Amino acid sequence: MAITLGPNQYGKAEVRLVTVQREGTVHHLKDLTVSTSLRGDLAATHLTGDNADVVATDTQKNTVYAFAKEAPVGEIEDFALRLGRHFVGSFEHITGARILIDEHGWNRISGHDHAFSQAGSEKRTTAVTVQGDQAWVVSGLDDLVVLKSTGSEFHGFPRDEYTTLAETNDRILATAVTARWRYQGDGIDWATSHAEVRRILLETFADKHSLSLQQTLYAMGEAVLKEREEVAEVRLSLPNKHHFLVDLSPFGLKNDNEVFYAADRPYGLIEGVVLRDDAEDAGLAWHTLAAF
Ligand SMILES: O=c1[nH]c(=O)c2[nH]c(=O)[nH]c2[nH]1
Repeated sequence: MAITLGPNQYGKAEVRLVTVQREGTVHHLKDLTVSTSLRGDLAATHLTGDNADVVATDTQKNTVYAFAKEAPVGEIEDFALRLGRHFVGSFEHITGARILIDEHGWNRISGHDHAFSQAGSEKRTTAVTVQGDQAWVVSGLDDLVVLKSTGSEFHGFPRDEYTTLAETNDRILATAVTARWRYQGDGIDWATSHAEVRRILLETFADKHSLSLQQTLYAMGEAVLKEREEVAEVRLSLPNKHHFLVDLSPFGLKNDNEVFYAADRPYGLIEGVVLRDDAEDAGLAWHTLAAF
């Protein structure tokens, strides 16, 4: 029996980085969580403990902070590309890098130069994979919580001896959107693209009369691909944040779709990929070592 080392990567996870950029008295804040993973010819350290080719994860962390000082962080996609290309370009045995960045939003407190309030749970994300001189960018957002109080139905599903769910022509539809979209082409304006994709996701969720969350998922992805040619593929994960009608009949009251119980679990989880048939090849864009 032969035993061999399989795919591996290593790096520093969740480096917390906050930068303050000063423009006179007006400050600009960036709040990022950066994770670096390096790949390459790393058999020696695994097999013998020879660390000659191991760029320490501590060095990776320091590089994140030093890069944030040496030039403005800018858009997270650009920062991730800079970091990834640096590691691959600087160390002979490092042939690939995967840089994940989450951006936590802060809103300026109205009229204040240097005071902010946290925007909420939503995060802007990017995952950049560099391999040799190639690079792939997958951006997205996490935890964009949305709800519509009508314009959603769910009926026509099979009924068996275990089915209790009532059919409905008018329900609350709520979800926390996790979206990932894969970019294709060059010269992408990351900030504009992100803002536009987010706008399209929100508008489609609001406008599309929904017969299922699955139908809404497809419509959201389709709308992004129709309007944004720089996007090759959209992946969505939509937890169905159920709002159940409360039975008020024990109190002699009728519930005219007004009083709901917002359940937090279990929840339906609707996930899917929407893609163009002429999209550029995905390459290593989605490539993770999701072993655990
Ligand atoms: O939009 C929905 N899709 C489902 O698959 C489902 N299943 C369920 O119980 N409620 C819903 N709603």
